[in-house]
Amino acid sequence: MGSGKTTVGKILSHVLGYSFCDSDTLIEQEVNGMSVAEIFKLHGESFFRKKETEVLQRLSSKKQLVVSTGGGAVVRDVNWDYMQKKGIVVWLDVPLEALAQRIAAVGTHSRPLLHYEDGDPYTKALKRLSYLLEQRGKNYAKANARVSLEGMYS
Ligand SMILES: Nc1ncnc2c1ncn2[C@@H]1O[C@H](COP(=O)(O)OP(=O)(O)O)[C@@H](O)[C@H]1O
Ligand SMILES: O=C(O)C1=C[C@@H](OP(=O)(O)O)[C@@H](O)[C@H](O)C1
Repeated sequence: MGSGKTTVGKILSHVLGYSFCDSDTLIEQEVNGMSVAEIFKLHGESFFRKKETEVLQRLSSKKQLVVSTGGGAVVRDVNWDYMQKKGIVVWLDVPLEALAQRIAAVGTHSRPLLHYEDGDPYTKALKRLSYLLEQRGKNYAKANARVSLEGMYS
């Protein structure tokens, strides 16, 4: 969340002359234009994950496409089959403090997994992102390439 997948993905697609898509946006379109936050609230996370897998499956047959996935796409093994079928998976590994700063600047409203903690947006984001990284670190490490921004935010 907030690592720059959408921002960097759009630039990359432009440089490569590829199309770009954001899997969260496709999910929202499929669920009658509901936002990710509304989908989580109304249908729950497992419904969202099922839709995410369906979208990644559909995208897996496409060529010349840069996909910005949601940060949780790494948790389901089957998603890796789809993401790596024709694609190269790049992990944007940004220090948690920088992620929390970026998210705090725009607020946590659109990111439902950050609604659990108490405190100001920076503290909420930092706490939850630390927990998620502990849970997901091994999954992110399966990426074909890692771009680390360590040391760029001190
Ligand atoms: N390299 C960067 N340096 C500073 N801010 C960035 C960078 N990349 C993205 N951002 C900012 O961080 C926020 C989240 O970026 P976004 O591309 O939406 O991330 P993601 O798609 O991974 O959630 C946005 O406000 C964006 O402008
Ligand atoms: O990390 C996650 O589990 C999620 C990240 C979000 O996407 P971004 O990484 O684009 O914020 C979005 O898919 C959803 O809120 C769940």
